[in-house]
Amino acid sequence: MSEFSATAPHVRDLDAEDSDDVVIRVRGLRNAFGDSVIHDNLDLDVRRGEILGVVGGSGTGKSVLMRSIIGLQTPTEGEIEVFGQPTVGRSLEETLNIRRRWGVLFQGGALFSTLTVAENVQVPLREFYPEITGDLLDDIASYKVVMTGLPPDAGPKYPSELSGGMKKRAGLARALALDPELLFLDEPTAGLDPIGAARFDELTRSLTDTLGLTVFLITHDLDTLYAICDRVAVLADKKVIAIGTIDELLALDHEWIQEYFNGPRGRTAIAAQDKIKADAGTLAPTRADAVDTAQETVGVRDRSGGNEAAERNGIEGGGGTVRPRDEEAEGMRR
Ligand SMILES: Nc1ncnc2c1ncn2[C@@H]1O[C@H](COP(=O)(O)OP(=O)(O)OP(=O)(O)O)[C@@H](O)[C@H]1O
Repeated sequence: MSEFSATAPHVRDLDAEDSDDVVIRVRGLRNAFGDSVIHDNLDLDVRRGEILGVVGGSGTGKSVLMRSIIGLQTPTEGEIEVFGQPTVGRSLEETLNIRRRWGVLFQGGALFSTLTVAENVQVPLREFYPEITGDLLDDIASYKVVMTGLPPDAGPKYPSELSGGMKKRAGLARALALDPELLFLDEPTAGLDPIGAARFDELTRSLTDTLGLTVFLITHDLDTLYAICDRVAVLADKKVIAIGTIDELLALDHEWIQEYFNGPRGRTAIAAQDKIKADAGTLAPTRADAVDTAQETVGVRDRSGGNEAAERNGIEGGGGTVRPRDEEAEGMRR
């Protein structure tokens, strides 16, 4: 298989995108830490209403890209527009009207450990809408908690009292606090067991469709990519080397893309999805069975791609402890 050159065309021509349909536009992005260049001349468009999966090897800069878009990382060069407005070089105050239109679920949830779930959900409400107080604040928080599938009695609980899956949902409830149009999810299923991951995927898809969201979703989870992503952007060589549907990406003659989507784990994910479609039942209870069946089919037992990343980030599955990055939790206040 031939090497994919850095100048290989994207699946779609970015300049042909209709600007009204583009929620995030990144052009010529460069990020460097000292001598270490993470992104160089990176371009990306995220279309309105899509779930865009963002994949790439470990350390290719997926999280740094997300942090650049949401203003937690100042790029060395390049332009970023969100909702048609430039964000690079503008103060937090200047971007207030943009920031209140998005929500972020950081890796591990990044919940404030000293606040209850309901209080965590109220953090962005208090920041952006200080006029909302009392019962209304409580009612909105309760509604968001239930919306993400948590039981109503989860509101008064502290993060340490929640399972891994519940923490993700609590983080999602906070990300949805401001009724965002745009949602950033950084490895939302990392550390979850297959059933929990499938349920979270199903929740993401149904909220996206119901609320008309646009979703920027970083993941290592092939099942998530196949199950809910409309398109996938591939990060390599410091840029987005390709973007398109999985079928479109599979048509590309690129070693990493072929190995990633068409390797044993990719085929496992395809087989799992095929079984789900064949069962035509509910997604959540069947996916784990399907994964097992598919793994036996292709002789693979390990689907730990996401979990390796989770372990590096201090996330444990099930009832384990999630230790948010303080900076990211603090980012919720900005
Ligand atoms: N604040 C920082 N200072 C220095 N280097 C950083 C900083 N943030 C990220 N990096 C480096 O940038 C690179 C990309 O990091 P990033 O977290 O974006 O990778 P990633 O693609 O999300 O990886 P993973 O899939 O493992 O989560 C890594 O080499 C990381 O060490």
